[in-house]
Amino acid sequence: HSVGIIGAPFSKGQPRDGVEKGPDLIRAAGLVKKLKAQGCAVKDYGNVTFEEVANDEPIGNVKRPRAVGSANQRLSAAVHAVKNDGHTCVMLGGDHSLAIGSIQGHAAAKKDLSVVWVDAHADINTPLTSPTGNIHGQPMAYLIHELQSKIPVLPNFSWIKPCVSAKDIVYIGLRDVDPEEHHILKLLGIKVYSMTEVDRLGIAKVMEETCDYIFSKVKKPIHLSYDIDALDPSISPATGTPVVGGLTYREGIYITEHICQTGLLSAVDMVEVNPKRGRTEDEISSTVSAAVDLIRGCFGKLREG
Ligand SMILES: N[C@](CCCC[B-](O)(O)O)(CCN1CCCCC1)C(=O)O
Ligand SMILES: [Mn+2]
Ligand SMILES: [Mn+2]
Repeated sequence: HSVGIIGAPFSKGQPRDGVEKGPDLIRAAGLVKKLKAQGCAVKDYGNVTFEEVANDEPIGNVKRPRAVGSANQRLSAAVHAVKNDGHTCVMLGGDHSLAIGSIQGHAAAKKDLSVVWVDAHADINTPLTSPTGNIHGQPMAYLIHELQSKIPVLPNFSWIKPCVSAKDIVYIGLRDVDPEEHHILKLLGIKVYSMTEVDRLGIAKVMEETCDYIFSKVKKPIHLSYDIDALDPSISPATGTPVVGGLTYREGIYITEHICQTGLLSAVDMVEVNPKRGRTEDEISSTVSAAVDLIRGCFGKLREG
């Protein structure tokens, strides 16, 4: 595996400080060394620098649109470059609004993508449906062809081109979906494995069905967008929007092991690690090491040795 790492120390898709510390915390936990130790070629491209945006007043129900739009435009260019260098891209967040730039940059290099979104949340609110106005709850809405009629013009968002079809998306781990999001998921017929399906089918069957579903048509490169809050808060408490009843550590790792063996993983986001949301050092290190282990599972680390 050839891995290109990008840090995106960005927090303005949501209101809580600290999530911008994620990239350097994950690096400090030894991600590069550990990936190299398991036989990966690794290039760390460093952190994307983001411009300061003044007077970033909300527009309708969208908070800090100018900062989020600008940051994602820069991230998109960085991800595109990593893909053009031939690596599988690992984007370390930062909040989940960064999936806008990550998926845009990936699609610029790879055209047709399938997206596996592992998260407690669907992150598919439109500006008109969002209950909070926080863009980390909206990224998918800006990316999906079928939702473009619902997206108003926003400053610094005009560069975004919808690049994902509803039929090429699979969600895993959902357990806190807003009513309007649920309506959108149903309307678009998007494939969802909520925690109910994880309980009913077991994670092995969920992953088998996920791969059958995304490979049923032509095989597309996979963009895995992993929100650390998909895991149960007993494993990853240091995050902005924890929700009880999440994936076990083992289920979380099984997902990455299974995606790795498809041989189609082309980009990974690991987002929403926020040290300021951990009450103890142990809570922070548990969250960070889970993030590192999940990324290692994406690149061939097997529990069997
Ligand atoms: N759906 C929420 C949460 C988004 C989480 C973003 B992620 O996944 O990147 O962490 C709102 C959640 N909901 C609001 C009403 C009260 C219950 C929680 C939103 O703000 O849109
Ligand atoms: Mn989430
Ligand atoms: Mn998310």
